[in-house]
Amino acid sequence: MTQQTWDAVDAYFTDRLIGHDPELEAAAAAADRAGLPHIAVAPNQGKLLHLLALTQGARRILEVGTLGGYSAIWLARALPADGRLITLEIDPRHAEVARGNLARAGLEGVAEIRIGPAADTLAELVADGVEPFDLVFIDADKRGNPEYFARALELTRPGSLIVVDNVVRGGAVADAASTDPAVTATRRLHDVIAAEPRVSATSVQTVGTKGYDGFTLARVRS
Ligand SMILES: C[S@@+](CC[C@H](N)C(=O)[O-])C[C@H]1O[C@@H](n2cnc3c(N)ncnc32)[C@H](O)[C@@H]1O
Repeated sequence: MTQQTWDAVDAYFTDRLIGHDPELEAAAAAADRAGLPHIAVAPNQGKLLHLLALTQGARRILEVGTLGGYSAIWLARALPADGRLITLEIDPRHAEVARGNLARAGLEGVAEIRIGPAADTLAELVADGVEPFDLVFIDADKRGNPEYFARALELTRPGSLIVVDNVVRGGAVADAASTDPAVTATRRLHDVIAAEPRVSATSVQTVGTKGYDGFTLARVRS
């Protein structure tokens, strides 16, 4: 199996199950025009996040890593009118693109972008004692994941779902000898999750237009 096959299969499923979506296509085009890197989730992955948020009955969603707001649009679309998405981004240029994309999608009323290092913003959210989030999507710098996960646990409730993207690291996650900081952080994250009695978790490898990768899902135990 090759990348070409994975692209064709993703295109087939996306065509059948998602189709033409002007707001998301405009968001991707605006991110392109602004020169943002091509590291947003794929359409079928965005839809998965959307369905997970709907299944959770999520009223409050936290995202770590906004980029141009592509996954934020998918997530925010699952919210009820009184729902809230807070998405954290370190790069003001990315946040600016995301703000425009969320506004074009009619989601500025439910989505809020907080600019700064996620570690600081997460600490502020904890200190503020905000209402717990029903779903957290972690998709920023991979070195920060152990800390982001720990904060996510402080910011959720029994029954909440925490999703972490890009956990496979090209297969290197299974390599205990790797010295790549993103890999060692990913392994540390899974040590933390494995030892954490408050969650039940699994990880799934994926292939598609994004290549070979995977997600970890952790549900906070009821
Ligand atoms: C993979 S992209 C997010 C993609 C987005 N979730 C999507 O699928 O549309 C990662 C984003 O995290 C941001 N980021 C990196 N380090 C960060 C940090 N320490 N705090 C907050 N955001 C950070 C990057 O600037 C980038 O925009």
